Amino acid sequence: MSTSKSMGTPLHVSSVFRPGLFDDRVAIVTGGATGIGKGITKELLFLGCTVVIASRKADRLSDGAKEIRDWLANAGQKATLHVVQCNVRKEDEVKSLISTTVDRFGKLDFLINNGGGQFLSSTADIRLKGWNAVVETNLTGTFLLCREAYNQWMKDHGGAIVNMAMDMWKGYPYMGHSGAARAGVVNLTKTLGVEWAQSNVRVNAVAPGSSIFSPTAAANYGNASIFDGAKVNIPMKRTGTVEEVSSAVCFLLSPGAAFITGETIRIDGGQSFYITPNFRLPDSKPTDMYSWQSQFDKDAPHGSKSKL
Ligand SMILES: CCCCCCCCCCC/C=C/C(=O)SCCNC(=O)CCNC(=O)[C@H](O)C(C)(C)COP(=O)(O)OP(=O)(O)OC[C@H]1O[C@@H](n2cnc3c(N)ncnc32)[C@H](O)[C@@H]1OP(=O)(O)O
Ligand SMILES: NC(=O)C1=CN([C@@H]2O[C@H](COP(=O)(O)OP(=O)(O)OC[C@H]3O[C@@H](n4cnc5c(N)ncnc54)[C@H](OP(=O)(O)O)[C@@H]3O)[C@@H](O)[C@H]2O)C=CC1
Repeated sequence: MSTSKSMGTPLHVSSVFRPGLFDDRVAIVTGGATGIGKGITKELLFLGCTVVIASRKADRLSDGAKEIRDWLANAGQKATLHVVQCNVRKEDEVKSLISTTVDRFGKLDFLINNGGGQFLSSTADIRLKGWNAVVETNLTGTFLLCREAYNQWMKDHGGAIVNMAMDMWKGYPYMGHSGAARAGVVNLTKTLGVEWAQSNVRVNAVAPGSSIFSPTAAANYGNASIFDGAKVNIPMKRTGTVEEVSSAVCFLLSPGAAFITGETIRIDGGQSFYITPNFRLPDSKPTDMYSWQSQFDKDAPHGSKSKL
C-alpha cells in the first residue's frame, strides 16, 4: 500500500504507483472537480504533481478543490492544487488556461482532457444547437486544448496528453452526438500521436464503459441507478470505479508508458466486446473491483479494517 510521505495520518489511498512519481510535474485536468476528473486529480496530487483543475462552474471548482485539499490535509500533505475557470468550448479561455498555467508554474507536463459530457436523446430529436454543444465540448474542446498545450509549451519541451473517449465502438444509440465526437477524439489521438512524436509528446486516450458511477454523472441523467442497469451486459457484472480510470490515466502519463502513443485503452469490464445476440452472459458473480478503499482494506492487517 502507498501512503502519504508526510508524518500525518496515512491517506486511505492505494495508488498502485510509487509516491513521488510525479514530483515536480505540472498537470491540467479539465473537469477535475467532479467524478472521474476528481479521482484523477487526487491520484496525481498524491503522487506529487501540481494540478490545475479547470471547468465552467466556479462553485463546482471551489467545492471540489476544498474537498480535495481537506482530503490531503488530513494526512498532513499540502495539495499543490489550483483552480481556473474555463469553458473548453471557448478558444480564448483555452488559450488563457494554458498561458496562465505556464506563466505561473513555468511548465506544463501533462494535459488530461477529461471534461465533457452529453444528454440522452434519440438522434432524430437532437436540435442543431444541442448537437453543436456536445461536439464542441467533447471534440473541439479536446482539439483546442491539445493544440494550445502543444504550441505554447509541449512542442519545445515534450509532454503527455490523455484524452477521454467512451464505449462508442459499435455506435451509441441515444448518444449519437457524443458517440460521433468521441470517435473523433480516438482518431485525433492517433493523428496527434504520430504528428507530435517528434517533439516527445505522447497522446493517448481512455475509453470508460457506460458504467463509472459518480454522483454528478448520475445527476446528469436524473437517475442515480442508471449505471446499475448496465451491469447485465458487462462480462465482469459490475460497474467500474473512478480509481480504475485514474490508474490507467496515471500509467499513460508515467515513464512506464514511454513507448505508447496514439492508443486508446478501454476500461469497460469487457462490455465493448460482448456482441453476439445468441449468447446470454451467465448470471455470474461480480469480479473483484479496485478502489483505494477496497485496496486499503485488503492491505490492512487483519482486524484493523478501515471504517471509512
Ligand atoms: C434510452 C436509454 C439509454 C440508456 C443509456 C444509459 C447511458 C448512461 C450513461 C452512459 C455513459 C456516459 C457517461 C457520461 O458521460 S457521464 C458524464 C455526465 N456529465 C455530463 O454530461 C456533464 C456535461 N454535460 C453538459 O453540460 C450538457 O449535457 C451539454 C454537453 C449539452 C452542455 O450543456 P450547455 O450548458 O453548454 O448547453 P445548454 O444547457 O445551454 O444546452 C445547449 C443545447 O443542448 C440541447 N440540450 C441540452 N440538454 C438537453 C437535454 N437534457 N435534452 C435535450 N436537449 C438538450 C438543447 O438543444 C440546448 O439548447 P436549448 O435549450 O436552447 O434548446
Ligand atoms: N461516468 C461514465 O461512465 C463515463 C464518463 N465518460 C466521460 O468522462 C468524463 C468525466 O465524466 P464523469 O466524471 O463521469 O461526469 P461529471 O459530470 O462528473 O464530469 C463532467 C465534468 O466535465 C466538466 N465540463 C463539462 N463541460 C465542460 C466545458 N464545456 N468546459 C469545461 N469543463 C466542462 C464539468 O464541470 P463544469 O460543469 O464545472 O463545467 C464536470 O466537471 C466526461 O467526459 C464523460 O463524458 C465517458 C464514458 C463513461
